[in-house]
Amino acid sequence: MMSLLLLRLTPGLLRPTHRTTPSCFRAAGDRTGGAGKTQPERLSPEERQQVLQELKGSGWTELKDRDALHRELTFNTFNQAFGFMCRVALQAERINHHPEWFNVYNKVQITLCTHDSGGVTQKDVRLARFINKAAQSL
Ligand SMILES: C[C@H](O)[C@H](O)[C@H]1CNC2=NC(N)=NC(=O)C2=N1
Repeated sequence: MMSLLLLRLTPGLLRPTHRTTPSCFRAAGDRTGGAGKTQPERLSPEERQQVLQELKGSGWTELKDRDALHRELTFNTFNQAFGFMCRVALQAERINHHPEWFNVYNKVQITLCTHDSGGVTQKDVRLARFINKAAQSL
């Protein structure tokens, strides 16, 4: 009787959660994001070299402490910086791939990494190219 009461009083105890498993809890080598979808492959060393050749020219660098791309942008005003962030945010939603970023006044720091794959993938490269175009147009 008591256990039934406990079950009734503990909401969600029986309700399955259909969220994907956060990467920190996934079995090693599971690249399905815990949701059955195959995640993009991290860039191979050759692809990385090629891509960085292109992106370094527009200010992108590789972070030292993790597999990610990084760029710092400075705009004339806060309005321009925020307008840029709005454009990138809409594109991020469109492609379901989101930057890690930090903004102070007219400066925006952006880090790109595919969390579900644990490193840089073609998704990050595509978003970096979009970011370059958006920054140039302001
Ligand atoms: C379920 C999964 O987290 C989502 O599909 C998307 C959201 N945006 C994302 N953005 C980035 N940078 N990496 C991801 O792995 C990612 N996954």
